[in-house]
Amino acid sequence: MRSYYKLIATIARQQRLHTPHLEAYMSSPRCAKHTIRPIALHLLCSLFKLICHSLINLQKLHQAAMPRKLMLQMHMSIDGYIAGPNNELIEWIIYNFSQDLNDYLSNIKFNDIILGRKLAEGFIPAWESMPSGTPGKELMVNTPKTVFSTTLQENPWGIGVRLVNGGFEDEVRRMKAQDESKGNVMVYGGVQTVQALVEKGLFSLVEPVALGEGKKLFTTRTSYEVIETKKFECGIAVLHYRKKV
Ligand SMILES: NC(=O)C1=CN([C@@H]2O[C@H](COP(=O)(O)OP(=O)(O)OC[C@H]3O[C@@H](n4cnc5c(N)ncnc54)[C@H](OP(=O)(O)O)[C@@H]3O)[C@@H](O)[C@H]2O)C=CC1
Ligand SMILES: Nc1nc(O)c(N)c(N[C@@H]2O[C@H](COP(=O)(O)O)[C@@H](O)[C@H]2O)n1
Repeated sequence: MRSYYKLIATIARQQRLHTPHLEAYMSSPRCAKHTIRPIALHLLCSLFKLICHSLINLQKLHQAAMPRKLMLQMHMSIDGYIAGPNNELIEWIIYNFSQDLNDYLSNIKFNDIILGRKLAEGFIPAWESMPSGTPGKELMVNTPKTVFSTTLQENPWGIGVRLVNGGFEDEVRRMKAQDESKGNVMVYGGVQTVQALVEKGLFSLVEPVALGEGKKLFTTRTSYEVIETKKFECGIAVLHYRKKV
């Protein structure tokens, strides 16, 4: 039994646990009698301390390793398209955002933007040239951007834009693994970049579900207007559309 005490005392020393009662008991004459109750009590006491210590360490580890979220914001047609067959976008997107939508968007918090090279070529100069006061301009221009490319050798955009030439998956994983205090990472596109991120499983998409293949509800171009949107506790969002006349 004495060896149990020794073991506990050693672990306690390694864990820097303060166990004066254990040490005092070990050198007392009672200890030599090998009584079971005090032994069990001390064993329990020390185990309890060890568990507490481990929980505290685990909590610290968890806090330090909380990753950043990789977010995706794109316009999607109700039949699931994010671009027309010839890359059409502005032709079908509603761009005159109402104040409530601008307010909603400005409440989405992120500290880095990821762009594919092709989108970046339009996105960066377009937002920079917008008149000051345009909703979203400050955010789009001032948020640091990471552009992925395998062809560009030099960064044509300068300060605030980081060109990453290769190592796509590793770099996104590295950004995600940084502490959440660095803020979330927003992806705006384009198609190839987002498809690569989805393929590598870098978005933690839980719901809604992406099927990847299946049957389409809509097979011809039709315009609808939204009548109502409602999100329910179970995670289902109802989008109520009406065919435009
Ligand atoms: N629905 C929406 O909200 C939006 C839709 N879009 C649509 O997206 C389209 C533009 O996107 P797309 O043409 O696909 O181009 P992207 O913007 O995705 O850029 C593609 C380029 O990014 C680089 N790239 C992408 N994936 C990787 C990777 N895994 N590793 C390294 N580099 C990579 C490559 O650059 P390189 O060639 O230099 O190697 C590639 O050619 C347009 O049709 C537009 O309409 C765009 C934005 C928003
Ligand atoms: N966060 C935010 N605030 C605004 O005021 C906005 N107008 C937007 N727009 C969204 O940003 C993405 C890129 O815009 P472009 O496609 O370059 O116009 C897109 O998802 C817009 O909806 N965002």
